[in-house]
Amino acid sequence: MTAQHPDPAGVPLHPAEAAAPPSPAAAGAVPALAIRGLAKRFGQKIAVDGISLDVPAGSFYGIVGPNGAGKTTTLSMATGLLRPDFGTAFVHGIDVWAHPLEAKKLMGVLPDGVRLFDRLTGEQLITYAGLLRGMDRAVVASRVGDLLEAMDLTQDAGTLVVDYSAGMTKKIALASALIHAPRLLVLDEPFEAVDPVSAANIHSILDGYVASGGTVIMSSHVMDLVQRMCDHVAVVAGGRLLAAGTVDEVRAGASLEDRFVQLVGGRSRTEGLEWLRTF
Ligand SMILES: Nc1ncnc2c1ncn2[C@@H]1O[C@H](COP(=O)(O)OP(=O)(O)OP(=O)(O)O)[C@@H](O)[C@H]1O
Repeated sequence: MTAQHPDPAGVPLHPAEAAAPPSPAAAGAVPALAIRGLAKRFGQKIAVDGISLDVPAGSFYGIVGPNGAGKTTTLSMATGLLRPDFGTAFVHGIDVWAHPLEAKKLMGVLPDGVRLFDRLTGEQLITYAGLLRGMDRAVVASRVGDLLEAMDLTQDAGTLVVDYSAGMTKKIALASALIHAPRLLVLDEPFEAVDPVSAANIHSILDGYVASGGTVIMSSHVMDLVQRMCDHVAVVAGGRLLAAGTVDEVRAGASLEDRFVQLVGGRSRTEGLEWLRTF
């Protein structure tokens, strides 16, 4: 674990310093999410190697990186789903690991590889998410209808989630993350397997949410999507933060895709696959 080196944002990663809460005076405002020196090892594999990042409130923040970069591990630690080896995260100034209940009230999370209670119908699942949050039953019922409509799932409200397609499952999980109107949404690959019409709906829901002061953090592999939707982006590879800032700062005049390939080390070689052209 290299917890001592500075990251590109110049944030010292010594565990003691790294866990310092965000300073409102220094930053101008408390970030929606402040990640401080998060690190995680699985056996010999260092999945996240000391990541620190500020996500400004009201931003639409993309997290991009190649497969195995550490995005899911970082977001899981930042949202209280996976205990870090080092570091912590603050949601609107509240330490996720010291005060998990308070922090989780402010968050809606769409985790990767969601394991849902799939023997419930779609309608029951969203209702359950709302009741778990301690919401009033009547409010839950009216929001469930709105969310099913927005996700184009009204006709499948009574179908068991186990019988949903991958995209429908993603949408019902997203609806469950929205039911309590959180201040911060953390979405791991929200558009994966989602059809273009539903994606456009979700895009417009998220745009409206950010316009009214909410914050969205989403991981994605689709650079074009991130460039179009997000105002900020962080590039992660090998468990480290390679770049972070506004999309324009990070792409520095190039397309985000070209900049991404440049930052993470170029395209992998394709020699050795000549046999693939021998049919
Ligand atoms: N539970 C686990 N046990 C062992 N290794 C893990 C575990 N979770 C993640 N890893 C490893 O940690 C590294 C980072 O994985 P992670 O899922 O965070 O990457 P990612 O950036 O989200 O990748 P992808 O874009 O492919 O979803 C990978 O090498 C992965 O194999």
